[in-house]
Amino acid sequence: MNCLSPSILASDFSKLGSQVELLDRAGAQYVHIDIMDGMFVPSISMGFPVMKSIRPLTDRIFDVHLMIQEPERYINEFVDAGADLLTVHAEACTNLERTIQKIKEKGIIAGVAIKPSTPVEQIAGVLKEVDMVLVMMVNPGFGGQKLIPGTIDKVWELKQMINEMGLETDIEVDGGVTLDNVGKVMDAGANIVVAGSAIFHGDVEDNVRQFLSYMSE
Ligand SMILES: O=C(CO)[C@H](O)[C@H](O)COP(=O)(O)O
Ligand SMILES: [Co+2]
Repeated sequence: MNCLSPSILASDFSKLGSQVELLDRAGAQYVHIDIMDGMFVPSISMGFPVMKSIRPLTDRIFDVHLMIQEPERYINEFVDAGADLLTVHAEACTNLERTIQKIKEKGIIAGVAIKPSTPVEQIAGVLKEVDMVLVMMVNPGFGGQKLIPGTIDKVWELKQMINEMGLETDIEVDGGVTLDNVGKVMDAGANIVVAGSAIFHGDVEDNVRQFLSYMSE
């Protein structure tokens, strides 16, 4: 199934609650929550209290993208804060298999993410264990960047790998996705689309609806 996951990193934090409600009303299936620790990536974004405060506002899937070093340390806390899907970076884990196992033991959806410079082969060993692979289309750390064209080839490559292994793993693309390039990334094999700036500039509801109608074609 194709799903839209608007990234609240690009939202107006002074009215975060009503913006989350808008996403829900417009039909976005997921809410993408970017967690940054100032170590794995240079910036610091938000944490448990923010997640907990918006959790009662929607039943949509909380798609939590952990851009933090050694995420294994915080899995229990993110699940308690309302995560339905936890994605960890392959580059951030000393023991990726164990980290994924820990997420699955909590009974939620498990994802693994790779940066633009990380080859898809690096996650071949855990592909059978995860429900989703997040392919970064920009270097993680900031919203509002331009999609790096070479990353689309990685999505094709990953899709081929998934098919060859007989899996049905979801592919999420994150970073620089707009209405102009979403067709290309979906043709390459992505079925979960993160969009931040493209959703939160202008009319949020209208932007969500435009993405959704494009994605259902
Ligand atoms: O993970 C991220 C940044 O590291 C964000 O999810 C991503 O940048 C989305 O924002 P935009 O659509 O504005 O690029
Ligand atoms: Co993200």
